[in-house]
Amino acid sequence: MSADARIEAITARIVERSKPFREPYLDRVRAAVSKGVHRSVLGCGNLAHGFAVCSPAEKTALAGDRVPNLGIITSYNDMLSAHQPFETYPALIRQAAHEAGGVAQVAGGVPAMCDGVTQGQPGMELSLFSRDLIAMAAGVGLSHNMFDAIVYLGVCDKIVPGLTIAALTFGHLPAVFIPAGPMTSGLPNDEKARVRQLFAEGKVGRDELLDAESKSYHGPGTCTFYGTANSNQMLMEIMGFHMPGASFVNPGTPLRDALTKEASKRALAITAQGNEFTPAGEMIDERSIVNGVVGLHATGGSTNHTMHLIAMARAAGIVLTWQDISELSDIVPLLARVYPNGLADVNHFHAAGGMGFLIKELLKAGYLHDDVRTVYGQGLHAYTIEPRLGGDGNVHREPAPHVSHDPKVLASIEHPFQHTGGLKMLSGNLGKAVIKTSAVKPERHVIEAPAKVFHDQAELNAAFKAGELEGDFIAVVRFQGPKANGMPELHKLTTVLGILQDRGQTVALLTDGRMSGASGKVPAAIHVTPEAIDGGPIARIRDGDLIRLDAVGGTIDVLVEAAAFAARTPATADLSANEFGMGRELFASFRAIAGPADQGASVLFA
Ligand SMILES: O=C(O)[C@H](O)[C@@H](O)[C@H](O)[C@H](O)COP(=O)(O)O
Ligand code: SF4
Repeated sequence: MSADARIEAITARIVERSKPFREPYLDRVRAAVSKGVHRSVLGCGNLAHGFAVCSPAEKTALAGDRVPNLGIITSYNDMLSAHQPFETYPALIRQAAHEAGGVAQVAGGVPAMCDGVTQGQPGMELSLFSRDLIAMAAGVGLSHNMFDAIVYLGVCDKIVPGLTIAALTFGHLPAVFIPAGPMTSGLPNDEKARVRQLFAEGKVGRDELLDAESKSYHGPGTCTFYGTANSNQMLMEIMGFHMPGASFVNPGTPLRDALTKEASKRALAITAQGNEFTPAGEMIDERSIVNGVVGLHATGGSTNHTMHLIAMARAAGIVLTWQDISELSDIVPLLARVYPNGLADVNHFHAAGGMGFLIKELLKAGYLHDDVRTVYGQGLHAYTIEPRLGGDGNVHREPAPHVSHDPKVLASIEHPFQHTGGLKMLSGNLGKAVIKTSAVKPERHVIEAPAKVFHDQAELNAAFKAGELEGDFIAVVRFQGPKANGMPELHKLTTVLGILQDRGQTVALLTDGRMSGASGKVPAAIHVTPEAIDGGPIARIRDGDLIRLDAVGGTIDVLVEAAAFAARTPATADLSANEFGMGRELFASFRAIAGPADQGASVLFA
């Protein structure tokens, strides 16, 4: 079934806009592919170094270019609960490769930051930049030029976007993403948030808070809210980088291991040495990117992907804009209610029918391009399945359920939770911004209130503790953009603003910084561009200015006479404390050259 005409039109517009970048990109990919097995251009010395620790049989096979060599890029560390399971994956992948008559080697590792550990801490100011650093680090591993296909082991926020940028930069190679799966359900996310608010109000102590947090984040796997990490899994599946059904199977289960082995064998099957060659740079095209945006809207995905997906697409010469994302938001309905967009978690989503049911419903209505290439073959309809462990220990796939197993978590296309998507773009005399509407009650989609201006989140928290945050207001937290301090997530503000909102105050947030994909119920216009340090209008706002945030009309304005507002001298901020400490001194060049949020806030692309 072809896609909805409006979706087709937006896709065609992206194709046209991208031509100056996409055509040279594809020329480079095809030129690289034409060189054949890249290992064959290495000299004997290079090759000897490259397979020094392989077995004699593997050396003979690799030297003769007779068998494919699978590169592994891993982001394993013990800091991220979602990445800790990757410790054992290389051995499993090597075993699968051997069974498939190939070889597998870890090409390199990449850093991975846990935004939960750094949330509200100085380290968070490295978080966004770590995405591009991950792409660069993966490039270092791949530059050994020993490989015929790559498997990427990554899950969380900046890691999958960084790895995708690398995979598309090395677009002449097939790329299969292998996830680790979600943590099993613990203390529900809304109960965790409730205890946080009680702690912030001094009603419970640190012991009770740590107990609640530890019952929520309690073991291996991705945190169970629908934040950036789980949005990543959705994207990798709907864009065709995952094997069908791979996203939300828990770690440490036989099915998880079977999916990992299957993905490894599939990667070896789609190299140039086989009959289904699927280089990543050809597999991913404008339709794949549009499918990713559609998935974001349909699931209420992370606001961070209004930057990451733009940078990911750009790595393949595809120019995606906030306008494209906004127009798709007006077309695509919201079909999932997973925290913060509801009370369920990703395990409930998966049990209700998961990605297979979601893709089936969206394809049925023409909201997705079915005619796309994936690591599994041609056509997205192959992903309308549920994975099962067969008696033979392999993955078997059954058709996705005809109806959702839990319509309160996963809705049918006929009865969506919202007729528009979860992400909305705003524009007005304050520039451009993003808001996640799927997590905000409709009565809070339009807010008009006076500004209270802060230059960092600590100032706002101090004002809360001093009882100064009375009445209705829009908190303007500025000098939080990529060039100012690396554009940290300000997710800790959700607790304080949530308390005030629960008390009946009308509050909202306006910032050139970011929020977590897990941020929710308080209306927040984020990623304001141009940022304050670039002299953006946000720098001219003064305490008491009336601001109007309209997520229905898609506008963000300060209600001050235009000439008077323009005549104001922009505020400045002392950011010297953000230049040193916790490694921030290492990222001065990134702050200096980072692009604007609406172009992905990247240091990699002009
Ligand atoms: O974008 C995201 O999804 C967030 O960065 C998320 O990965 C982060 O870890 C949150 O901070 C977790 O939520 P809490 O901070 O509420 O635990
Ligand atoms: S989802 Fe966020 S908090 Fe959880 S492991 Fe990943 S980065 Fe850390």
